[in-house]
Amino acid sequence: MSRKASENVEYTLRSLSSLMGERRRKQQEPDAASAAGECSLLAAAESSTSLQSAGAGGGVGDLERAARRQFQQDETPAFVYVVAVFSALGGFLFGYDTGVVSGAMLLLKRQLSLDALWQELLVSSTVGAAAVSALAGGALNGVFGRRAAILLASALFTAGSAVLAAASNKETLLAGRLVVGLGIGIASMTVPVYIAEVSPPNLRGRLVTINTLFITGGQFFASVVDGAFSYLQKDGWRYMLGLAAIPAVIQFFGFLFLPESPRWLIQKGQTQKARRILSQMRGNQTIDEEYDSIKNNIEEEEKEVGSAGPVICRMLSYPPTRRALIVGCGLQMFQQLSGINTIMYYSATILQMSGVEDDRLAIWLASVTAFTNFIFTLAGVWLVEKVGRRKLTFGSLAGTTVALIILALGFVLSAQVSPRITFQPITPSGQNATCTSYRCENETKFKTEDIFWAYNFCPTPYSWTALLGLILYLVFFAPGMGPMPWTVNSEIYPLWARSTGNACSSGINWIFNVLVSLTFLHTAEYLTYYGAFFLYAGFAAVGLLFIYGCLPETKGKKLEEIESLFDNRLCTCGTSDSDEGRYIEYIRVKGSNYHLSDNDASDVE
Ligand SMILES: O[C@H]1[C@H](O)[C@@H](O)[C@H](O)[C@@H](O)[C@H]1O
Repeated sequence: MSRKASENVEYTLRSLSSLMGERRRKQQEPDAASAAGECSLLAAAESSTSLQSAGAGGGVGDLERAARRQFQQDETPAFVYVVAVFSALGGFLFGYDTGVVSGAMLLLKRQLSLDALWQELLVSSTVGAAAVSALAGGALNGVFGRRAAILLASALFTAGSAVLAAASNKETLLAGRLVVGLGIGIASMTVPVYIAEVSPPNLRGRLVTINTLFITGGQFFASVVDGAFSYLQKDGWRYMLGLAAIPAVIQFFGFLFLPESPRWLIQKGQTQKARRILSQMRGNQTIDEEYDSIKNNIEEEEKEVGSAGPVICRMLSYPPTRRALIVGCGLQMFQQLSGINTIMYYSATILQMSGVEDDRLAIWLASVTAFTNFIFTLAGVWLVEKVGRRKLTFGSLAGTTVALIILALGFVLSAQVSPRITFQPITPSGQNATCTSYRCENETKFKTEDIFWAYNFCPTPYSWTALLGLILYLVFFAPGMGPMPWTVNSEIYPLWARSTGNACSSGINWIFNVLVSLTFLHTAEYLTYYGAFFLYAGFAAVGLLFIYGCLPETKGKKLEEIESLFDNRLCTCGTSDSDEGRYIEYIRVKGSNYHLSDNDASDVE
């Protein structure tokens, strides 16, 4: 469908060789040439003149130079960045609210005497609510638009944070955590879609990846706030949980002034408004081709897929969207199955295993973990438009798999040389400790008089292996597997299926997030720690095959062109893109197809 569309669209500019062919034909058939229109750049009046003359009289070199000049003049207005950053505050809140709770819980459980069930409820209710609202967010986005969904999410974040800060009992806390979770779910599925829809194709990957940078930034900020307020034993948690209201209010008021996605507006028939917003977003570039392309695409899709029945049914019965959905959901599932959130959550334990004895120091070091995740996501922002989504995701997951194996080996070695327990494991409170074998296993360590109590871990000469695994894990995971599932999902569905596709894949992300984090302790109990990490390494290895076989490259393509990547059988997705590896810059030459490539001469016939 969109392949057909792109063939019909005169300005879908594919290759320098096709331009050459076109020019040759025009020279041979002057009438046909004039019928097809002058070879002219339509992007900006002055430079189109220079390109026309280059195209008419000059050589290919002149033509290419003129086109290159044109590109350099096409600046993306700062407005697009402002819009992206305000939207990504949703990502920041996602990261902050999921990250802050572990520190808050340390204080809360003492102050409100929370039992294990309530602690569990307060942590996982948010993730559960996020799963539900991410799934429901598809309909919300489709009917009311991206802007309304983001406004609702920031209102929920604000209300939830206020309730949490003022809570006087655990029931109110639970209500606040549920409200915040609803906000997280909506933001997680809407923000990437919105950013992708307002971005120019050459910056789309980078701008959407900024959202994940904000997620990990939020997690890092939360860990610092946790560290700082952990000294405030009474009510420190109120500040931890309540502070999220500040970015939420900023986002809410910002979005009162920011525009709706032009693509959603075109779909709803509000074409004048859409044109106005699109030209605001594109600065000195003409918007005609982009506008026409979106519009044609919507019309074609409606003809081909129809508009009857629920979107999810249409998606499942139409092969390209079905394949895209499998790829999108698969990526999100493997992101969570590779264990990122257990790594983040249990990093303090891993650090303690490596010999850090002080609890508070471990909390601060956990913020070093969060910082590593954040900084290496920044590398992803840079790499996504350089190496592309496919290579970045594959390389990242390959490194993650190796890191998981090293991490598991670290636990194996530590277990093997772990000192024998020489003292009957009775805690100072008189209860039986959880050490079940001649291994020291657990999460806290404390010293009473001259006895070292150790649960679930014992520092050994090999503990550094686990630390190395932890660091390598984050270095590899953060630039690719962290952001790419969100970025790719924002691009692979056609407009009619975009909200629903993202709702499903985000829902899958949250569902697997809950499953993996809730089962980690049990898995570690039955399979041991190293067993658990070997298991995640196994999932990651399967994920590698999946990415290799199914993930196409979407870099540099217009959103309207991407659907055609899913025209073929699923397992050929990875190889269907003949342009992979080349950096493509599209320009518009009326009547012909033309792209500039870095491998200049090699592209010319
Ligand atoms: O992409 C994000 C990011 O990698 C976070 O660090 C992680 O906690 C989330 O679960 C994930 O979706």
